[in-house]
Amino acid sequence: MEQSGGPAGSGTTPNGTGPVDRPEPASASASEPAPGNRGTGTAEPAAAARIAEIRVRIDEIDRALIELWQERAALSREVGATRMASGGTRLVLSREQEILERFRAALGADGTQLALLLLRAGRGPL
Ligand SMILES: O=C(O)C(=O)C[C@]1(C(=O)O)C=C[C@@H](O)C=C1
Repeated sequence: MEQSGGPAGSGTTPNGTGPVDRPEPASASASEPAPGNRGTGTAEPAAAARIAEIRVRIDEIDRALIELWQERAALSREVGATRMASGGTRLVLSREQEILERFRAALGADGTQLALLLLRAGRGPL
């Protein structure tokens, strides 16, 4: 995958002063990290150990997010089905606005995008 931050494989940021941002070497070479550090993006053992530790929590968070995402979508579908079965509308746009505003207030423009995806996961595209 192409990485941002400079020409592929250049090993520097665009102005040449920033941290090295290069993909992992595809095969063994002098610059490859020691086996215990493989995949962390650094050859420095203490940094690699801390990165591995943080990744454990990141993976837990990702699993929780996926589970919550799926639970929310199922609940949203149930609300929609309940409403339509009772002769109501498929959507309630005022409620969607409230949710979009909640996410925007907490997370800014990315929050709005996230809320749009959340809403779509439950009620389908508009
Ligand atoms: O809260 C509702 O009334 C829902 O139907 C759930 C939900 C949502 O996913 O949050 C989905 C569709 C509606 O237009 C508004 C909100």
